[in-house]
Amino acid sequence: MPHSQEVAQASLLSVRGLTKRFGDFTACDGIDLDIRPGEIHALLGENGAGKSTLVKMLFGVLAPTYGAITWQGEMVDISSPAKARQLGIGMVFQHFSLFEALTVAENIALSMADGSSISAIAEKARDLSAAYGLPLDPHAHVADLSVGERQRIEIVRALLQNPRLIILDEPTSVLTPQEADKLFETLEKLKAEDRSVLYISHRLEEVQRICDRATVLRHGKVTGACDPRLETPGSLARMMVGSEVASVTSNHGQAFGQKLIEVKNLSAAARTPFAMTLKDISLTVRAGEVLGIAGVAGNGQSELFDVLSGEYPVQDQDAIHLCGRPVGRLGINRRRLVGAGFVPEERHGHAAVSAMALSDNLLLARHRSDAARFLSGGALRLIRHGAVKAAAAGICRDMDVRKSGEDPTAASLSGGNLQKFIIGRELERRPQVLVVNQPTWGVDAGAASRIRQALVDLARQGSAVVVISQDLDEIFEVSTSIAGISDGRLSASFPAEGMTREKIGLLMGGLHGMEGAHAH
Ligand SMILES: Nc1ncnc2c1ncn2[C@@H]1O[C@H](COP(=O)(O)OP(=O)(O)OP(=O)(O)O)[C@@H](O)[C@H]1O
Repeated sequence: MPHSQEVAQASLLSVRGLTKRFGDFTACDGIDLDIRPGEIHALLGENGAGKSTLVKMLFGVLAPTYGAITWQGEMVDISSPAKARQLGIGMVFQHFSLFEALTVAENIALSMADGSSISAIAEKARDLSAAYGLPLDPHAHVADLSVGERQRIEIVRALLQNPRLIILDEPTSVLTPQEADKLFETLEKLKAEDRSVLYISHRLEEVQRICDRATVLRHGKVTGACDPRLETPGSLARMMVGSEVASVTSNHGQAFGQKLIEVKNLSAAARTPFAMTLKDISLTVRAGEVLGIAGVAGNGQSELFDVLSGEYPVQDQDAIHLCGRPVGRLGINRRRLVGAGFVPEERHGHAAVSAMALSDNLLLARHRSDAARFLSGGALRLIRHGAVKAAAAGICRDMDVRKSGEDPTAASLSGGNLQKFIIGRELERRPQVLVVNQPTWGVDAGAASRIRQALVDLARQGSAVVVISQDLDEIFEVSTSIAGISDGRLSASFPAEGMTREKIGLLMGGLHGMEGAHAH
């Protein structure tokens, strides 16, 4: 028996020559991969390398153009997710497939083929979530849950199927460090039960910590395989990107200008029973300043973003000033007109309409603020398609957005590349004020450093920037001042220089009267 056939026989899952073409574009190009029983196998690669396309083929979401898949020694045709589940393959996607109006248990019921009652499913989900350390209320409505909680539903849903292989596409990008630690414990339990995990992540430290082997993809091809524990984050990043990753130069020590964002004693009642009430929020951000807001998911970050952006205007016009103007009651478009830009946390369905082209997504966000540029004069206000497409192409060039066509749909971009486009769409206007929520979720090391540098540079040119993030490394890299949010309350902000992880931890934990630090 040839060696590669022997390896395939001993593997839980083996793929040979797996290829996926979208028109002329080859997203996966002759991929060979073997996953052994009871191993945690990392799949690494920069944004657009083909990782999601590969795992979608393994889960029956996409049909391979050609290539072979062997499961427990047998050649298989994974024609649908139902077939994948039946074989024993579970998957947690990077973008969740949950119905917001339904409860956790109802969502899980939709993917169960055995016709169990909702209460039985709720019970099982509760037991499983307790056993694996993934707390979840089966009767909560998905619409009221944070991204981290939504992900737990997906994980529990996959575990309920008792899979032999579970595929996780960037599972920790939305988790706090504590939640991530819990997830790693879950993965160790799965491994001890001789189940395998295929683990996609851009966080190289965690890959080193938990993965037994790693396969690296670049431009749709396997470029290397290694034992990640014998590598460094730097050497892994080089294998993925093909070059060194630039470090971000921050604005420490720069003098700040006028106040561009001012919020005074703002309170906002929770809109739903599961949302957070904002309590007496005050903050000031000056020209040149990047305020990093750290916090554990679900402590009011999205509610704060909503009131700052005008997605949910507040009663008191004077409670929020942007660029020197009272804007509390204004909606998002009118705040853009004042000179502000916003990037929400969820890219699909919130920051971008997946089924629409990039240029249409650009127009949707900026038709009011850039009417003179994108619409003709006169009563008709016709769309200047040429100008919109040229601007979209320029953004893709500036942000190095890798895509498979001239002006593709947002859905066809890899997650990280869509994020680069969405950030670029705001930066291109050079807003005086920019508020971003989790700006580098699911973005590779090279692209994350590019986005962070762009935020720092915007502030350097005289804008005020707010970065809401769960990623403390990101907070340290970009911020000139740091605040913590917990239970709907924002701490005072402190100069980033002199801050430590421990001090931020106290702010995130709600100990706002931090000793030994001086607010400004
Ligand atoms: N349905 C599609 N139609 C056209 N092109 C697509 C489609 N799906 C993916 N692609 C392209 O295939 C390439 C690989 O995308 P994929 O999502 O697999 O990357 P990835 O490695 O998972 O990236 P990320 O880390 O950003 O999630 C990208 O250039 C993407 O634009």
